[in-house]
Amino acid sequence: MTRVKSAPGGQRNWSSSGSASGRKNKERGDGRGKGTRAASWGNIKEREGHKGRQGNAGSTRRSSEGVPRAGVKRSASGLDRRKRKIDDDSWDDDGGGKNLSSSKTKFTRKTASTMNRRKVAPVKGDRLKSESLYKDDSHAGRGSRSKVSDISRGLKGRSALSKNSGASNGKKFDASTEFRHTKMGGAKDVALDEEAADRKKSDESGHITEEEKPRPRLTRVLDRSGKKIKPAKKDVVPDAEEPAPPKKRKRMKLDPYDTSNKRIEESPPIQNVSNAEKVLVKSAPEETEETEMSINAKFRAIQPIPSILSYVEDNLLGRRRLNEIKNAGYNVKISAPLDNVPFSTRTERERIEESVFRNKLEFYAAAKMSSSFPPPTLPEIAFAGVSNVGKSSLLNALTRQWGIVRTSDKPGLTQSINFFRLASKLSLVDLPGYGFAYAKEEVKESWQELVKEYVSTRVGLERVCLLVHTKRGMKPLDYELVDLMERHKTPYQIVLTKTDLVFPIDVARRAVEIQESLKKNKSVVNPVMMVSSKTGAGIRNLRGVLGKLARFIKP
Ligand SMILES: Nc1nc2c(ncn2[C@@H]2O[C@H](COP(=O)(O)OP(=O)(O)OP(=O)(O)O)[C@@H](O)[C@H]2O)c(=O)[nH]1
Ligand SMILES: [Mg+2]
Repeated sequence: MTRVKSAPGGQRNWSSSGSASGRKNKERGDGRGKGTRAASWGNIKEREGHKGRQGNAGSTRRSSEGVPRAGVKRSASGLDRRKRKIDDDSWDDDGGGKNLSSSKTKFTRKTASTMNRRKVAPVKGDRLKSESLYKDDSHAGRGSRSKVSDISRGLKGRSALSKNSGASNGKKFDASTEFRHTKMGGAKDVALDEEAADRKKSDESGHITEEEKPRPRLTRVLDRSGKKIKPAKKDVVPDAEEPAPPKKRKRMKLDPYDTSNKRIEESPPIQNVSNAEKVLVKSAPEETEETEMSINAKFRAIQPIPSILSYVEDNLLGRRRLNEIKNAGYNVKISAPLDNVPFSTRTERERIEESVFRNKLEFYAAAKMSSSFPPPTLPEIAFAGVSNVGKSSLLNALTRQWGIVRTSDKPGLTQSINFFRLASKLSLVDLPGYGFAYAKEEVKESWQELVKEYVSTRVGLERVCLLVHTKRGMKPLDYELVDLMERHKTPYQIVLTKTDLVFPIDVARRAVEIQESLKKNKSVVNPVMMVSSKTGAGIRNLRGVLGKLARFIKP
């Protein structure tokens, strides 16, 4: 019965705080219990008073070491079991929950139960025997604290103190543990048997065993420690290798024109069929690249004619720095600054021709089919070319009337033939583009057909300005249109656009290249014109060329 009673008491102790311990003593209504509690509080006071010297654990330890034998004797010679238990309580309350690690708590708990059982032993010799067992037990890492409580019975206040105080208390406790270790022998098996028996009894009685009760506490301690450990995840798996940080891939900058590139040679050897297939798949686009490279290499091999090169330089065609344009005397603050000539060396006739483009640009007709074409009353100049080449922009640049003709960076904006007039002198026709555009295939084909019909049948068509992107050159569809115009003897002139996107030398190269490719054509009008609607380079010259087509004499 005594054992059964001691178990719940132990439970309460383990799960309770210091105040709970006090409550338990009250319940007992035991004078001794009260006295012990008073001593315990007194010890707390003492602890508070000793806060400053908590670090002096060593000396405290020694003083307690001097006592044990006497303490043991006293304990063995009949100290009340309950008093002993209270001593244990004073250990357990704080030490278990606050200062001790989970393992220590467990040890203490087990010892308490074991000790209580032992205390019941009626024979004196037995008691001594049981004490030696504790020693062994504690040596095995079990029941050590209850041993200490026996030993330090005379110093139980200090035992409580060592448990209740802060960080240094932990130190003290450790020291006492050391002390136990020196005393203990090896009756571990006996203690274990007793524990097992005890556990069985508790299970049978349907009570929560002493070992089961503290589990939440253990978990809590673990949780708390878990929180602390949380950031250092590698502590959980100390042996696991740290994942290597992702290596930064070194990106090689390849010159697309450098045919001597050895990367292909450095590719890994073919190991199996699937790999070979992969290599083959990879090599396919490289071949295409190589073809393109050879086209570019061919282009770079073009030697520009000096006259064209000097024309490019004089008109500041090609990509230029703002300072260069500034130093040449142009006002860079206005749009298309190169079209705003600071001084004029033109003749009177040239100025009159150019002045045609000073007239107001008026939209007067749009056609999506040949039957919708307006009557040919004015000389017409049409602007043809692939989508997005800059046809509509050029119209605006020539007239310096920005916004009359709609433009967009999205290919396929102009979808019908739009007719504009400059007074009664000239008609400018904006054609829909061909090639890539954001439109359905059949729609694009219809545009192309319309353009073909216009350039081949339109009466009064004085010239078709075939606009070519300076960077990209002429496309097959351009050549197709050229052939058509050749067949119908429609005069056409090549106009290189967006010259500001390439180097001056490449502007000259492109002009030479196209001139060469069309030199056998009869309807082509030379020279190749070069413009930039953005910077205004070459616009004035184009005006001069096209202005000659205007009607100056009233019909
Ligand atoms: N850098 C530069 N951009 C230009 C030049 N001319 C036109 N652009 C731009 O090129 C884009 C297309 O211009 P558009 O005039 O609409 O071309 P488009 O040939 O009429 O196009 P579609 O009507 O779709 O056939 C626009 O974003 C223009 O701003 C130029 O000389 N230099
Ligand atoms: Mg357009």
